[in-house]
Amino acid sequence: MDHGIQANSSESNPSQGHVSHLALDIGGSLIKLVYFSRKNDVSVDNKEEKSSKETVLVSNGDGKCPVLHGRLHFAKFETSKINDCLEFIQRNQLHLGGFQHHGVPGSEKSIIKATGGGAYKYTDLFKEKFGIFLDKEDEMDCLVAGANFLLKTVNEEAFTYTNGHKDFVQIDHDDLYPYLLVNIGSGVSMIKVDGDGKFERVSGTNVGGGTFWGLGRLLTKCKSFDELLELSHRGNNRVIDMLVGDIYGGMDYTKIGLSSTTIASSFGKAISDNKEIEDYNPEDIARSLLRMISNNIGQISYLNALRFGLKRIFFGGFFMRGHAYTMDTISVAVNFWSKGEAKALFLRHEGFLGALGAFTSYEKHGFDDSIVRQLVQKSPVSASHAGYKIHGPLNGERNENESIECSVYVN
Ligand SMILES: Nc1ncnc2c1ncn2[C@@H]1O[C@H](COP(=O)(O)OP(=O)(O)OP(=O)(O)O)[C@@H](O)[C@H]1O
Ligand SMILES: CC(C)(CO)[C@@H](O)C(=O)NCCC(=O)O
Repeated sequence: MDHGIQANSSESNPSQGHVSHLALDIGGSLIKLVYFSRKNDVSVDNKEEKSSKETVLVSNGDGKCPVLHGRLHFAKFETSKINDCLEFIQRNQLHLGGFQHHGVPGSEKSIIKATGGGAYKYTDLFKEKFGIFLDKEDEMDCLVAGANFLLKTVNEEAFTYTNGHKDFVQIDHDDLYPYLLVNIGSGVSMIKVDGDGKFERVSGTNVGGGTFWGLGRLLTKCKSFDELLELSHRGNNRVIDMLVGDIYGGMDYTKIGLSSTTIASSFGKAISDNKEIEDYNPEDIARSLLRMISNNIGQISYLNALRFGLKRIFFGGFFMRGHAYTMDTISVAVNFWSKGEAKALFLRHEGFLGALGAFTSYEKHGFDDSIVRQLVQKSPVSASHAGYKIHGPLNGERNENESIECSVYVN
């Protein structure tokens, strides 16, 4: 099951370095963790002056500023298996990676930044288990902060996906806003982003990732989300979906721009097939379901982009899961409805926006002396994955728990 950091990467083992700034996003389906681990052996380039084993000073224009080199780690767990997450935190001592709040002398509280509904729901659990206090950050604030952070900081974060082809998009920082952020988690939030901390949640839909996984599980009896995606990969939606051609005797409906292969009605063939659910292949059911939900989200997203004249729609959330068919369907829907005017863009760290936003909020509050000033990528640029080192298997596909080598500028 996909939880925890990848086992085959010794460098990403947080216990090798000092862990700080743990942040959590506890959603309806998944818990996401982001934390920074300081490297013990810091390599120092010529411009840098070593000040301690773990901290180096770099010139910051107006003087020297200490920098911690290390890695940003990502991990996720199913919310229904929160005990696995607690065990992971305990095993890696991540709960010590918050900050101390010095209020009344002798009443120091250990605080961890957290967002998502579970930050409210599980406050007591974290208090009882670790004696830590979850400092709640608003979920929408965090999604936007996480998206802006990734788009401004990480090279090759955003990409388009068309006909099975991934194209990374260079983000011009001066021309980033406005954009529509569509976060597809259990449910879907659509947020118009106008700047850092400047946004409005303009829409949402309850037909989201939880719907795909919940309905898919009931209809196919599959045991995991990965299995459902795998089924959809092998399926053929035309077996169940009613196409325009099915209605029009194999012809296009050219007058209104519908080809014979366009889906006229998702699951529509099941009306007349006189079959029971057992008579359909789970693969075909999974495929139709994925197509139906991705299409619907793509269409609602486009309509909201149209409402506000937005040309770029960034899609985040773990529903995507870097899955080719999902991204392709969403891209086609946005392209189809906007007649090529709007573009669907995807994010490599799709499901970690909220957790990253909570992570960067340590800075906002100026807690303790290790304030995150800036995260910069440290790794040499490689041809395939410019800007950051990737650990674990590289099959040309994103490794969702990859860590990013980076530096934290501190006060
Ligand atoms: N291993 C997995 N287990 C369960 N769902 C998964 C898994 N991987 C991807 N998903 C999909 O991702 C969705 C959850 O995405 P995400 O973590 O972004 O949202 P969330 O924070 O849990 O939800 P919300 O924000 O609505 O509370 C699930 O509903 C499912 O569609
Ligand atoms: C309720 C949240 C914000 C929780 O993350 C999310 O699941 C969501 O945006 N759901 C869609 C709710 C709606 O706007 O219909």
